[in-house]
Amino acid sequence: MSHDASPRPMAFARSGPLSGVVRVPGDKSISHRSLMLSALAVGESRIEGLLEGEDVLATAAAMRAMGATIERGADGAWTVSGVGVGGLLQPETTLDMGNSGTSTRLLMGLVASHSITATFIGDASLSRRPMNRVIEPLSLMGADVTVSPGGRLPLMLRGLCPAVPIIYRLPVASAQVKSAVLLAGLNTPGITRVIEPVPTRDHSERMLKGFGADLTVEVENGERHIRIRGEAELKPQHIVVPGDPSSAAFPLVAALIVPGSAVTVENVGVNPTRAGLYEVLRMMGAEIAFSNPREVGGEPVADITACFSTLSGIDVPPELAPSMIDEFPILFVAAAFAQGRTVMRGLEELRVKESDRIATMAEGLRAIGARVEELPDGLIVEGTGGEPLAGGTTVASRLDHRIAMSFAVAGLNSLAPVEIDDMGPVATSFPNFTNLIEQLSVPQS
Ligand SMILES: O=C(O)C1=C[C@@H](OP(=O)(O)O)[C@@H](O)[C@H](O)C1
Ligand SMILES: C=C(OP(=O)(O)O)C(=O)O
Repeated sequence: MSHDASPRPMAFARSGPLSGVVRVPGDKSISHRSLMLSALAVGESRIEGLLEGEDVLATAAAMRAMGATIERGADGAWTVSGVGVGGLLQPETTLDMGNSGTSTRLLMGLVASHSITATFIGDASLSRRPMNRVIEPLSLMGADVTVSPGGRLPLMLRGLCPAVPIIYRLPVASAQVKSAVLLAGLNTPGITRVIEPVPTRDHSERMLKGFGADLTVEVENGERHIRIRGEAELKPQHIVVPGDPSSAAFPLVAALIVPGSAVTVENVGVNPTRAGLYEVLRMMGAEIAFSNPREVGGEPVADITACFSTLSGIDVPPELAPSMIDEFPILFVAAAFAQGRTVMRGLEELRVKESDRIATMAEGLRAIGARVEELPDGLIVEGTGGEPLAGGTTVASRLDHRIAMSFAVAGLNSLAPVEIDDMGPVATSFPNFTNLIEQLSVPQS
């Protein structure tokens, strides 16, 4: 896993126009869930377009350790033979979650309602991230958790079967916490209910229904009430994973900030709970078009084209944050090239991602010549009005793939190259990122 590898520094230099039609790897959130639910179905599921990144491979390894058979076919499709809900086996080894918060928190949910005990470990980044947000509801359901100080990994979780169904109102807008409770509810008698005051990505709800779980979503007084009936039997599925909108954001923002560019990313998931970035970029004046809209495996998909645009700073509506939570680092970069100031607030969750994404981006952006003001819950960026940044220095990616890719994109319109101290983390979500950018870009002589 990435935490054992030595750093891989790489410099990104000013580029000529970016152009081309590309695809990005499969959606990370959907890939994790497709492995987990297939592993709990009775029979063989087939998954096409699975993201073969380190985070998803950590999920695959954990599901294998708990009894599922998971194989990659010669055609690139994956097959999973599930153990059935309630059938997870005691893992013989610790579960190494690498850099992946989603793997950790969702798998804790699965283990919580089985009579098994699992020990979760992770890399230095994951070991700093808060786990109490899932420990709290899972303990109410009966799980017994021994955790490191501050609610961090390593932790040991002993599940309870039968677990206790709960009604849980999310105190933080987190799809991972929501999903952990719903997945625990899958093997819990009766109805487990999650109340979501602020909507977050709904891939778990869509896919659980697709696998045949009895799950309903109702909006009551502006809050989403999600009810799942437990002790479900899941039927195996054929899943086609769409391209990841969070990965597509990097080549598309690169096209917006590098003069003369036009880039199309085909087959991108455009689920409204994930598409906030594209809405915000349009508000900033970006030329972005969705074409060929269609539905793939219960998820909306489109081809997205972005052309170089004169961007204007805006106040980003904080209520859009959950639908673009992983896209703020690259939005900060877009804002650094806009005319005027962009104000982004309501982003305290960014401080507990793979790195403190507000602090890491503020530090790196300043180092390459951008004008930024760090706020406790966000960032104010004063843009260049389209002029290149200075670049010419090394920035730290801090075990955070999205930071590494954001600064790589900034380098494409900087006077002197931007060196990223470690591009290794990119392998967690977008292993072919550098090749794809090279394919699109024409170096300036
Ligand atoms: O459920 C998911 O797949 C994810 C939820 C989000 O995390 P939070 O639930 O912590 O907001 C997001 O940042 C992460 O990349 C993936
Ligand atoms: C926050 C992220 O992932 P995770 O929480 O799964 O580590 C991300 O991919 O940006």
